Order: sequence, then C-alpha cells, then structure tokens
Amino acid sequence: MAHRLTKHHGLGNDFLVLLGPATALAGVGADEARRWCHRHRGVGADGLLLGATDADDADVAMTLYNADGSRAEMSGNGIRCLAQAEADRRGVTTVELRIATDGGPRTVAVAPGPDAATVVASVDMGPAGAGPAPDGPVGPLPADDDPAALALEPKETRTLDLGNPHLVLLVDDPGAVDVHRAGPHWEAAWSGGINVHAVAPTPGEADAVTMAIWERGAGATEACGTGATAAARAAHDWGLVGTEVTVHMRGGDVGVVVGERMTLRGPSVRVATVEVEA
Ligand SMILES: N[C@@H](CCC[C@H](N)C(=O)O)C(=O)O
Repeated sequence: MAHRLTKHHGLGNDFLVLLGPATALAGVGADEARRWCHRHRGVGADGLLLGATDADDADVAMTLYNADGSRAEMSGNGIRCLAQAEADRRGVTTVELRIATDGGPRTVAVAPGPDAATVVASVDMGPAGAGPAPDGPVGPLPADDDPAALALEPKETRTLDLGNPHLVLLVDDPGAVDVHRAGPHWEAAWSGGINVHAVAPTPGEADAVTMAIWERGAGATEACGTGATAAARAAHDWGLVGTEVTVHMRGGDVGVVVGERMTLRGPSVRVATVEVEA
C-alpha cells in the first residue's frame, strides 16, 4: 500500500506529513519514520508527523516521530507544518486549528505568507514549565578539549518543558559551539534524551538571541520552534531580553512572545507531495 505524504519545512526544520482518519494512520509508526526520513534511502526529513483528521476533541490529533523513530511530544515548527497541510487539505489559507499533541492541546492560527507555498502561523505554545533534572553525570572529556566548542562552561543553564524537554545553555558565542559534539555530550546526562541549545544575546540587537541547536532524535537541525520558545523564556528570565523576542537560528528567525502562555510565530513552506511505499 502506498501513502501520500506532503513535505514542509519551518526554517529548514523539515517534516513529512501524513493526514487521514485514525484507521488509515494505524499501521504507520517508528519504522516508517526511520525509513521515510532517511536522508539517502528515504525522502529525507527531521521528523514524521501523523495527523488524525477525525479526532473527537480537536481538529487534528498530531503524533510526532523523530527521524530516528523516537516519539516526541511536541514540535513548534512541526505543528506549523501540520497546520499548513491541514489548511491545504481544506483548501484555505486562513484558519484557526485546535491540534491535540502528546504535550497537550495547542491552537494554531494560520495566515497567508509572502508566496503561494508559504503560510505564517502563530502557535499558542502553552506555559513554559520546569524541565527534567539530569539523571546521570555529564560525561568526562579529554583534558585538551576546547571548552567553547563543547559549551563546557555555560554562564547559566536551565531546563524547560514546552511539552518536550529542553536544556538551554547561556554561552559567549553559539557560533563557536560544535553542536555535533556538544549536543550528545550534554544530552547523555538525560536517560530519556533532551534537546540542547547554546544561546547568547545577539550583539547589537535588543530583545534578540542567537542559538545553536542539537535535537533529541534528529541531531543538528536548522531550527527548533519549541527550542526557540525555551531559549526566549530562559533569556527573559535571566534579564537579557524583554517579552517580544527574535530568535535567530541557522535556518532563519522566529518571533516569541514571553508570557504566562508562550506564543511562537513563524513560517511553514510546502515543498513537495510524494507517494511512498508502506
Ligand atoms: N524541531 C522541533 C522539535 C522536534 C522534537 C524534538 N526533536 C524532541 O525530541 O523533543 C521543534 O520545532 O520544536
């Protein structure tokens, strides 16, 4: 049996989306995510989003698999991609959707973007709660290793829960951090994994931070919406930014409004429609 997927990205954080009634999604899971998200042997993506369009308590019920097949509770970029796919299915470019996620219900307001392939979406991300404590030690390193590359001497650290878990490290220069090494190094202290972000205020720009990203289950990604929301919350609480924050990532920028409930605003771009073998 073949499945018709759409591919989208939010600032280079790319997702495959499969929409349909829950019965049609039933056989699709971790194995399909690993195969379809594979960069060389599949379509390629950071994650697979399943959207059940016949949920009782929401317009769409979202299930997210990372590229390695692990389940994640929530994605700030992914939920915008899912909302764009659902808007396309309905043939509209303006819509407000209630989306059930494993991290709780979210509301996404979709509006037209600068071109036909793009929408801009605002997501009510809910409150930013306290994240999990590490349950193991951060591993030892060779003595001659570069502390800046590994983000070994952060000025502050904070874990946050945006439905999914994040570790935010305040560093001097996120550009100096080698996320391929720093990410796994820090993540190893959480047995369930954690998304790791090295963050600093953006020089010469008020209310802006720059971040480098390592994602649980996907590795180095160009952008992370829940991570950007966590970074903005942490930077605000450290007194570095106000309540309307621009977060600069390798793939582009999002806007975050810091409050009791956090709001994330950014684009989703439709890339392709593909038919894959089950
Ligand atoms: N990139 C996403 C987050 C995807 C899930 C994450 N890798 C996890 O395992 O928690 C985002 O934009 O939020």
